[in-house]
Amino acid sequence: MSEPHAMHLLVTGANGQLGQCLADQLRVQNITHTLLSREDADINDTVVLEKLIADKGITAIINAAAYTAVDRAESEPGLAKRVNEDGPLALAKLSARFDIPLLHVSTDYVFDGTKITPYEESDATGPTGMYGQTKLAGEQAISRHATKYIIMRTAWVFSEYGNNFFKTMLRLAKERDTLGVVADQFGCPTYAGDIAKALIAIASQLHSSAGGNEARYGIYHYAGVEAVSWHGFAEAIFEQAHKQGVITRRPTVNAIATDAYPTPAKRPTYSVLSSAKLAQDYGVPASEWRLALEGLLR
Ligand SMILES: NC(=O)C1=CN([C@@H]2O[C@H](COP(=O)(O)OP(=O)(O)OC[C@H]3O[C@@H](n4cnc5c(N)ncnc54)[C@H](OP(=O)(O)O)[C@@H]3O)[C@@H](O)[C@H]2O)C=CC1
Ligand SMILES: Cc1cn([C@H]2C[C@H](O)[C@@H](COP(=O)(O)OP(=O)(O)O[C@H]3O[C@@H](C)C(=O)[C@@H](O)[C@H]3O)O2)c(=O)[nH]c1=O
Repeated sequence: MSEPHAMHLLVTGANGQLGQCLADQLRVQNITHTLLSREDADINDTVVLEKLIADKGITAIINAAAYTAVDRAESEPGLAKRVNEDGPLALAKLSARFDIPLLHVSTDYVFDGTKITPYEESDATGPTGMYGQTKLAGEQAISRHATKYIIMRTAWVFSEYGNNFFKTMLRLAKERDTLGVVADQFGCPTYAGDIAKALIAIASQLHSSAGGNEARYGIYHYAGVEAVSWHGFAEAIFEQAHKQGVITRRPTVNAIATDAYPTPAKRPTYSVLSSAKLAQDYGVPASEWRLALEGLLR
């Protein structure tokens, strides 16, 4: 029997929030990888990607590239579609052509938010805005064109990198004494470093069971263990930041209704994700976001 290829992961969107966490983790775990930022190659550039996959002997693709500006997507639907739907479609075709797994990242915003218990992978989708709509179309393109795929839906991602709610709150705490934050939208904050670890764990397990019937493909949810409102998340951030001396005084955070904070895109009222299936199939526990928050601020 011939030796299987050593694992070599291709990461797209390498300069994004999750992309940078993936780069850190791959380095720490000493896993062979190639990082691709938008400057290196657009995910729609099939010719460049095809050559790269062949030349480097890529064994799996992790797609962390996306259009993530939720409000701006309402006025730039074409651009959002190009990155969130056409890009994943191009990657799915490459996954099929080279017979390598595609690990793609999607969002809780594919749901309409009308449930009152955690969303499972089999629940009906119904995005409330363009961002969610284009992300859902990307999921559908992948499931139509690839067979070896993992679609990991995550939520409310925060980290030391890029733009995210955690960093916005820390900035606002330095600028203002009082903030209004919506208290009637619920979800699961997720640390991007934990998502990176989860994706790498899945890629490794798929690699070691390559071709075997152990491989479990399809849609998985991966998010924080505990659900909160954006207001609750803001309070948790300020509590830790104050405790660790990152901010000298805690701003007053008023709990407001969604109507009191008008935005171009409508967001789901409840997009809590159950991460149980991933824990069961891959042994990856949900993100302990409060611990991650503490670590980040320390
Ligand atoms: N952030 C969040 O709260 C959540 C994110 N997700 C999903 O997680 C994934 C990672 O998100 P996150 O890291 O936060 O996103 P970021 O916006 O931080 O990173 C996305 C990266 O993709 C790059 N990119 C955009 N268009 C292209 C393109 N056409 N070709 C190649 N690269 C491109 C961007 O480059 P540039 O900077 O130059 O635009 C950016 O570096 C995404 O799939 C997102 O939908 C899911 C739930 C929550
Ligand atoms: C900054 C701010 C926001 N908000 C509200 C607006 C909104 O309802 C909620 C979150 O605001 P943001 O715009 O920062 O977060 P948003 O861009 O909606 O975050 C989403 O990003 C995409 C990429 C995802 O996939 C989602 O899982 C989710 O993380 O908080 C306040 O109420 N007060 C504030 O001061």
